[in-house]
Amino acid sequence: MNVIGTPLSETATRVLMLGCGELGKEVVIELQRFGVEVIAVDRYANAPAMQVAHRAHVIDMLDATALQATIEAEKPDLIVPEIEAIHTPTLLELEAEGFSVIPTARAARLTMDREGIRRLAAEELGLPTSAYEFVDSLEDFQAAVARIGMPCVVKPVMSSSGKGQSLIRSEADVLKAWDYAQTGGRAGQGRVIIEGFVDFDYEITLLTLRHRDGTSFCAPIGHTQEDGDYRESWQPQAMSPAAQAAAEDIAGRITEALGGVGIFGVELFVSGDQVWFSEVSPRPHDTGLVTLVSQELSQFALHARAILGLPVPLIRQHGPSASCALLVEGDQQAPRFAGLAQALAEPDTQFRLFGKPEVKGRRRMGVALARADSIDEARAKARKACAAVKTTL
Ligand SMILES: Nc1ncnc2c1ncn2[C@@H]1O[C@H](COP(=O)(O)OP(=O)(O)OP(=O)(O)O)[C@@H](O)[C@H]1O
Ligand SMILES: NCC(=O)N[C@@H]1O[C@H](COP(=O)([O-])[O-])[C@@H](O)[C@H]1O
Ligand SMILES: [Mg+2]
Repeated sequence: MNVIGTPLSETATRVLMLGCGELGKEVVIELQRFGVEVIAVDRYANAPAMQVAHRAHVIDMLDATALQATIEAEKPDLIVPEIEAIHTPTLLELEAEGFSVIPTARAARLTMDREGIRRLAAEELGLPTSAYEFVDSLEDFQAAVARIGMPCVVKPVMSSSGKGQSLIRSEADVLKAWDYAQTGGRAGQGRVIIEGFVDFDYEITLLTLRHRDGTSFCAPIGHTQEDGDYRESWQPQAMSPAAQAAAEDIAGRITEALGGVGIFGVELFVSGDQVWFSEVSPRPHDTGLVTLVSQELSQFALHARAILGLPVPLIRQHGPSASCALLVEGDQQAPRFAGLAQALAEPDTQFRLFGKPEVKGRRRMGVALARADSIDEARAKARKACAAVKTTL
């Protein structure tokens, strides 16, 4: 796109975001900086990205009719998925009619559930992955667990941030894991993946940018996960040259197979020089929130540039940086947050509050970001800043 129009006019360049969480919010801010008109869509009102968009629609994005009607009414230049739980067959149809989906409707379809992307990666591309099986019934589940062996990891096929995910260590966990996978996903009951447990040394997200001039990699991001959800991330993660080369090879191949332009979060497990493919988001990644301080162009700015067809001649990294997710637990409407002054007391520290309207259970509500002279110091700083912020009455 070499020409960008004027928002809220006939000439506007219009982007429709499907999913409006914290990741979408930062993408919208970057698009706003280019004068793009942004329409935000999600399943609930006042979602973070809606608060910074030109207008918003609240629909069930898994409902084909509602999704199609919204897109046809808005006629966006670009449709930008931000979450996996979208009725992607509708995106395929609309793309065939001439709409543009980022990165492609097929990529959104394949990554909407774990089966499409796992079969592409392991069976078509031959990338190394954990052992895996997909099942629909408790009976098949028990048989698959026996075949794969324990420990193994169980996940609903459509879920993210660890929702519905658990680890089976012994026979006593089997029924619990099934029940949790049936109730905890983003799309209700259904199919489940059982994965052999990969005993990795560390795991990374390799942010991979497909843009008009080719493919570029960000420095590897290391992270910790608890209950399948990210807690801390840092950049750069030190890797052996062989592991880094293998990681870039896998990321290059999977993103090439998905096609289109934009940022991809390629999740990889690493043991020594060996690298396994885990999954990929064809959109910004939660662990990539660290790039808000670690790079001159964050993953959100990179996504905006790439999808608008603009060049990215260089991805400048600013040195050891870390993020720490603020998780809030309980049942709260319109929470208030205290402690931001303490959190921001140290130099090279930032905080984002996402502005989500409520918490039910456990929800990521903000993130602390820090830069320092080493990864250990950056992580300690981000953790400290995060711990300073608490919800209050
Ligand atoms: N097969 C496995 N072996 C070992 N650890 C695993 C395996 N699968 C998942 N994990 C652990 O659980 C984490 C979350 O898994 P996964 O990325 O598949 O879930 P998710 O719900 O898609 O999370 P997100 O949306 O945040 O990426 C991984 O980052 C890893 O730490
Ligand atoms: N791992 C994927 C991820 O982090 N996605 C981010 O979380 C939001 C949903 O948050 P919510 O569940 O609190 O509404 C999504 O919209 C996206 O920004
Ligand atoms: Mg993941």
